[in-house]
This record gives sequence, structure tokens and C-alpha cells, in this order.
Amino acid sequence: MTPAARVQAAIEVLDDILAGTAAEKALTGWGRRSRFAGSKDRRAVRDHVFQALRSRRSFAMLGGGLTGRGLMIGMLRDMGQAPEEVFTGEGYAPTGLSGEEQSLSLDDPDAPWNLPDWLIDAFRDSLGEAALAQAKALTGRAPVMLRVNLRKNSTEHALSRLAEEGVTAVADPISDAALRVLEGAPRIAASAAYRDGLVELQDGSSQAAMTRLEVPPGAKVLDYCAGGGGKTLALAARHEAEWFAHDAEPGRMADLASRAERAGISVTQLPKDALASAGPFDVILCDAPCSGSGTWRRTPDAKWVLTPDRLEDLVQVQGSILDDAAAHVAPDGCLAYATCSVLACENTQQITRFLQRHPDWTCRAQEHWAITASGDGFFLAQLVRV
Ligand SMILES: C[S@@+](CC[C@H](N)C(=O)[O-])C[C@H]1O[C@@H](n2cnc3c(N)ncnc32)[C@H](O)[C@@H]1O
Repeated sequence: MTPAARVQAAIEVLDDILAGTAAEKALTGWGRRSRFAGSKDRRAVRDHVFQALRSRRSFAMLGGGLTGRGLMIGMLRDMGQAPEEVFTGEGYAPTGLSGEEQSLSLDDPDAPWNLPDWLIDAFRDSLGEAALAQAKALTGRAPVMLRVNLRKNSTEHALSRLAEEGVTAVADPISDAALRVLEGAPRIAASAAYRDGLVELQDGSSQAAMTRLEVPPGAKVLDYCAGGGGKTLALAARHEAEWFAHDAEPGRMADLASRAERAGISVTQLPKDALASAGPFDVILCDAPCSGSGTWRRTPDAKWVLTPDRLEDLVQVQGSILDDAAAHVAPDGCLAYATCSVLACENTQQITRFLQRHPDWTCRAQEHWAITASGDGFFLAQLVRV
């Protein structure tokens, strides 16, 4: 495909997304209809679409409208390229610019936030002076981060094994086991280093947060919202403990057994009705379902579809997860709460409300990670009984 044909494909996918289709589904649909497209074409179209979703307001302003065409015209103008050079109508290129498209731009003073209005307020309330910079950080690409499995090898060993397979990475200061991938990211999943459990894909902030969690030797540790078990695997690489995993949707733990085996650890999965008899636990981690606002570089359509009602529902679920999990924590144990959000209602305010409901608990530590070149936004609090 020519560069212009890729832009035309992105226009079609974006129009589908703007009509209400989820981004991944719209891209998959285009991919199925476009057997002629090679892997480089697919990556390029995906990049255009994601870039446009990350900077939707800015690009719509520069391109004169919130449509696939407007967003791509805006993207080109943002890159300093004249859209007329791409919108030529030749071959599979987008049709030439209309007179209106040549001159039109929107007046939108809040465009640089690249958030819906209500979220601009939420970012301001949550992040104060850092709010605009963090919103702008969400318009960039997320880093590809690996966690070296320290149980199986050193950072130096992992770096050289990856290099042998065409994956170039560097150690990243966010955590002693973190690698930032510079080149060859698409080769990771098929690499022997990955298959042998020497490295795992994991964001830098999640990695750093797991180094803060105190896990006494031999502790019984429950990952209460385990999903694929990434947090358990990060903890188990550093501590000798007994590992348990639970998730309200057990299907989400489908990959956990094979990931644990690759990492060289054993994790017992527990349904809800087995928690009481398997407990109490010395550490329970609730990596709660959240808005994901700290990760919107990776899922940029999410910031446009989140609503205040949906956020409120999530806050309610997070509170009840904490209440339920607290009942299974041993008397001297720790209840850890984590989100990949930067919003105060899901983080500090959630902890404040928990402490109001449970005056016999206190927060011994809490920490935020900002959206940076090393990681996503993340929050971790550690609660213990008074
Ligand atoms: C942020 S994800 C967890 C990610 C995972 N810890 C990891 O590191 O890959 C949140 C998980 O919480 C689960 N969940 C939602 N409501 C829950 C509940 N009431 N109790 C337990 N798990 C719940 C979801 O199914 C989802 O897998």
C-alpha cells in the first residue's frame, strides 16, 4: 500500500470508530476486508488510527472536523506535512480536499488536553499543576517494557539473549528488573527468551509498584483481581511465598497456569467460595478494575467512551472489592490496593472512604507513578489494621 492508501484506510477505520465501533474491532474488521495489506501496512494503519485517537481533539481542530478525514488532515498538519500532498485522489489515495477542508479549522482552546471536557476537570482536580502535562503525556506512544525474571536470570543475561534474537533493549531506571525495548518489539513474543520465561511483558510502573509491596518470607499471598496474573508473577520473581489467585471472571485467569510454569512458580487458583477456607492471607493485592486513565496511551479510545456514570460504577465496584477482600486478611496482614488510574476518585479518595468505613485500619504507605517514558500512571496503597 502507498502511504496515501494507508491514510485512506485509517480514515475508514476512524469513521467506523466514530460511529461507535470499538477500536480493536474496527481494525480487525478492516484487516479482514483487506487481505492485500501486508504486516507493515497493518502496523502503519494501526499507528495512524491510534495516533488520531490519542490526539483526537487537536487533530479535529487542525483538520476542521471530527471525522476520519478531518482527523487525518489534522494529523498531517500536526506533522508539518501539507495534506494536499496525500489527499490527491490518485490510485487509492483519499479524494482531494474540498474548498472547505482547505481552509476550515475549529476553534477549540481546550484541544491540547485531548480529553472530553468532564475529564479535563477530573484531571485538574486529581493532578493539580501536573494535569495538563499528564494529559499531554497521553498523546505520546507508550513504551514497550519488559520485566526480567530475576528468579531465572540477570538483566545482563536477558539483554544479551534478547539481542541475539533481534530485540534491542536497555535497562530502565524505573525498576532494577525493567528493560525498555528500543527495537524489535514485534519479535518478543516468538523469542526464546520470552518462551523460556527469562522476560515478561509488563509496564514499568506496575513493576516498580510490585517492588514496594512488602511480602514476608513464607507469606500466603492472594492476588484478588488476578486477571492474567502479571502482578503475582512480578512478586513471585522476588519472594519465596505461597501464591494464590482469584478473579470474579475465572476465564481471565486462563493464561495464568502456563505463564506461571514459564516463570518457574506455582499459583493456586481459588473460586470465591474457597477463599475463606484457604485464608486468611498475609497479603491480599486488589489490582482493581479501573478507568485505566494511566494507560490511555495504549487504549486511546477508552478516554472518549468513558462516562461519569461508568466511572462512578467503577468506584463502587472498587470499594466493594476492598470491603470483601479485607475480610480475608490475617490480623497482622496487609491489604494492598492498586489501580492503573491517575484519578483521585479511584485512588486517594477510595482509600479515604475505606478508612472511614473501617476505622480499625490505617494506610501505611501510598505512592503514585506518573505517565512517563518508563511507565503508565499507577497507584498503590498498603493498608494494615491499627
Ligand atoms: C486491572 S485487572 C487485573 C490485572 C491483573 N492483576 C494483571 O496484572 O494482569 C482487574 C481484574 O479484576 C477482575 N474483577 C472485577 N471485579 C472483581 C471482583 N468483584 N472480584 C474480583 N475480581 C474482580 C476483573 O475480571 C479483572 O480481571
